[in-house]
Amino acid sequence: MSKTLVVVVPDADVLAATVASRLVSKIVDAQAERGTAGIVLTGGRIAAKVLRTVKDLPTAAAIDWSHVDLWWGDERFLPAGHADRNETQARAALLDELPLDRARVHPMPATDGPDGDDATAAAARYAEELKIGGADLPPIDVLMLGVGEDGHVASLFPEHPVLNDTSGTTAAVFDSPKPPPTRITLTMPTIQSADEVWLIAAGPDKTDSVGAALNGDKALPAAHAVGRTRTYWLLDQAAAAKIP
Ligand SMILES: O=C(O)[C@H](O)[C@@H](O)[C@H](O)[C@H](O)COP(=O)(O)O
Repeated sequence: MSKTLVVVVPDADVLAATVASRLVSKIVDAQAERGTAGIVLTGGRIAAKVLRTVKDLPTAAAIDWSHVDLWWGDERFLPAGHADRNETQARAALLDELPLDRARVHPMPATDGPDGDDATAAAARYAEELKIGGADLPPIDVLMLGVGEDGHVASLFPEHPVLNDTSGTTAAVFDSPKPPPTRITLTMPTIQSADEVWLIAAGPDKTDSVGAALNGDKALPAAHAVGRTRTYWLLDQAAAAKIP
């Protein structure tokens, strides 16, 4: 039975520090258990802050970075290295500094990749990559998600048809209400396959969406994002101001 836990801390700095240290512990624990850890990264400001904080944590030295698999929850479908790609931001915030195994870093395809600007083919390619361990999906210990002002998570937006797409593990998103219009995303069933889902939000612009999602407003994608064993809402006080 999945459990939902809400953690509220004073501000965005404390939130980044809290999430960063939880992430390090989670990776260390997963490696102690299986030798590897599978983490899904997210985009946005708070996520970048978390990654920058991990960089400075002394306890991160306990991680064997060569045995961490990194995936992305969604990507803005742009050329490789574009400053707006979630991948580019994660690399700049942390990944470029780590002794990662390149074969275990799994960015979503870019528009100058093998499928060019065919987002549907690129999403299908990522679905194939997710099958790396032989099953449809790899083990995911933690799947992190930023939460939009509109309650979106990954590139699953309210009232957008891809929100209800259960046909595959990934999907191309066209006509996204937030730029850029074309994106690639994990589908909601894929998000729900993670052992733990962490929804991370800071600031007053998140108060309404976080409050509504935790009140069970199913119109909001964030309300559907639950992990198999645990769902953590990791919030600062401003984002948590309207939680039940
Ligand atoms: O693909 C995107 O457009 C962003 O990655 C987006 O989904 C982000 O995760 C949330 O909007 C929260 O972002 P903030 O932490 O910056 O508010």
